[in-house]
Amino acid sequence: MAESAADLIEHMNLVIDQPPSQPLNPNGTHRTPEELVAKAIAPVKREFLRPPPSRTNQRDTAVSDADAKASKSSVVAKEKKSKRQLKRERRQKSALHLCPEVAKSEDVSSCAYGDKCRFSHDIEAFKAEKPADLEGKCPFTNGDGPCPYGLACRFYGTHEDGAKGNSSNALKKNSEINVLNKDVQKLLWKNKMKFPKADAKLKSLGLMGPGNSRVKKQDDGEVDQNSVNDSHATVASDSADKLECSLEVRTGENADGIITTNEIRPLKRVKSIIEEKCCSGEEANGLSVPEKDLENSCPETELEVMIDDALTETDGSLKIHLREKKLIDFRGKLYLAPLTTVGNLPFRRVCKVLGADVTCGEMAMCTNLLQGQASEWALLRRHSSEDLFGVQICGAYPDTVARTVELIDQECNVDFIDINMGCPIDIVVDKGAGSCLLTKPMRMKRVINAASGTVEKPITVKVRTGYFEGKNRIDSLIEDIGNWGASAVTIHGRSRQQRYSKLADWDYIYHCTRKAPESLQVLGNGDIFSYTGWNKHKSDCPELSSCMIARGALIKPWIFTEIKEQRHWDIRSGERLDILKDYVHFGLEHWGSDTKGVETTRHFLLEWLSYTCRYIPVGLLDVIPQQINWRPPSYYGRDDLETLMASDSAADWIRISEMLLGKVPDGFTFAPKHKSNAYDRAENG
Ligand SMILES: Cc1cc2nc3c(=O)[nH]c(=O)nc-3n(C[C@H](O)[C@H](O)[C@H](O)COP(=O)(O)O)c2cc1C
Repeated sequence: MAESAADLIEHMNLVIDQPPSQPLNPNGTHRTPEELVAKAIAPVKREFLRPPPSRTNQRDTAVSDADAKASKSSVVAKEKKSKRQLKRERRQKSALHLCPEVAKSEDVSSCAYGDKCRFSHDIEAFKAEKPADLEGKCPFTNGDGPCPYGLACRFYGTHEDGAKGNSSNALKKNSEINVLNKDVQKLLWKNKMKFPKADAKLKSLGLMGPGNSRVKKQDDGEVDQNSVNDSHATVASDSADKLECSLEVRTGENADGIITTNEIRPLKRVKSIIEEKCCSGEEANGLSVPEKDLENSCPETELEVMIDDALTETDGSLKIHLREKKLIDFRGKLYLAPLTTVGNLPFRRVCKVLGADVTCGEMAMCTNLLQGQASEWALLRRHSSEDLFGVQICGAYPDTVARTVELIDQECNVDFIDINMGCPIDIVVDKGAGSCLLTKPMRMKRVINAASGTVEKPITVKVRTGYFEGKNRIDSLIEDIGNWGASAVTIHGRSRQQRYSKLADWDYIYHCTRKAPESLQVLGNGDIFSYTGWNKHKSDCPELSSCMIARGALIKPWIFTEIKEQRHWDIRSGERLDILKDYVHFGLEHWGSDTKGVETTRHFLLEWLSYTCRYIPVGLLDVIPQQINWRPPSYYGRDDLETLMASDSAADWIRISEMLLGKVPDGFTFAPKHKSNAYDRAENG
């Protein structure tokens, strides 16, 4: 397809963060592996070490080679296009924008819109301009029917003669479920959806009643901007590349989320106003607040501390309800953590192949789901191989969360619904969701009560140890979390304030686990990177149901195989490339085999490669297993591909992507979202 690894190696870009060198001891001797480990430097065998490369500052943003040559400055992040600009571009009829119906059937008359279609119907012009096919086979060739992308498929040459699609197989991704029904979406758009179960539950909990709406509805449908109380930065795989603000029109509600009216929907016009604000960058001033203010906005108030005493009271109906809950057994199961952006469906398929038992969708915001946003609903998709699958939602108030779980229960096929109460992202916390709930136990109780009382499906929650560093909270809440109706809780052993700055506090996780009631399954989470790490937690605290693995799976998805087979796998670069090939295949199936699908697959592959480069092959280490917090020195692999895979330069990740998906388009740029190499960055959990 593209250049070989050996060709590529010559052009390898050099890492920008100066990797730690392995300097000599003051007496001139080399540091021992133990001394390196003590300093959290990976003890790479001396024969593989290479001199630290000179900096070219290309890690955080890389541009394609062609572009780099054309432009004097090698690292220029292109300005993001506004939504309106993108829409306008989409509308322009270019020969390359062939109508999907026509592409599928290769028959101009197949499009019901005829001349009014916003896409081109000129098959010959499309053929003349279409870029050359990519190497490899169409991902749909072994499927049930013809390729749904037809002429637009970048592997068109491998289609069987005469195998043309038609509208009946329009979306033939039949191995994926949880696609939002169009009628339901329209009801959500029009705010006409009914939530009988959620509303009944909210009523029975005294969280809903007649009263005054805080929302001042104006004649033209505008709402008081003060009532806008939710927004979020979407960085998820199916809605990536946009800072999307959603709003939730709160109804009359007291500080703990008691609703006084059931009028909740946002109005479209207001939404678009807010979105424009976001796109124009105003959101930076208006919606997100500096961290200092944020912490003031989420204080552990005296009132709430007093309220803590009342938390243990549980009503009888809840206990009956808990007995009726469907059970899910996490014991000993390998759980791939929810991972925004990178934990997309193709990645989860890769992990399933490599041994993951439980998978979970990327975090979806309740307000966006309730508004019927297609990009948010895409986060709930499930592949047929995901046999124990949950979705993760994030919301601030009992009504929003209860209605969302009712909707998901009705429209999707999932085994459990997880509520993210650990998300540290400012824009989420600022709106009272995610880890902000850790400072508001009364609201936490109501959210869990309302959600678990609305559906029979197990409700699980994911938390951090607490909000502030040094003020762990979960041990005082763990009993209640079970009584409130959660079937399981995952504890990420860090506080919100701490982010990833220190290792996870497993002693605290064990302490909480031992305090949990029997009915509540507890899963530990943090820094697991080998089968021995997994074994240790299981044997140190047999009361743990299981553990969840996040970055360990991103950096080496074969960790699931290692745990199942109880070995350190000295995987070779060729085998790693095969895993990437699988991902690309799954990506093309999921995002499409046309040019758009290929480039979306590339984008998410690159996001993932920003993690995989942190893997240090077993055979190169003096001490095994690698620990997640070790900083690697600069080193050579055992072959060119292994060396390339160790590079933390985005330009080198682009080269790997070109080995799998062909040349990047002109003007291509890439900057990783999560900047995984910064070892202390915040992520969603
Ligand atoms: C890229 C990335 C995305 C994440 N997205 C989510 C998410 O959507 N929901 C969530 O609960 N946690 C999310 N997390 C947090 C992880 O699930 C996990 O709690 C955390 O990384 C600690 O586990 P680890 O030490 O095994 O990585 C994310 C973490 C990373 C690195």
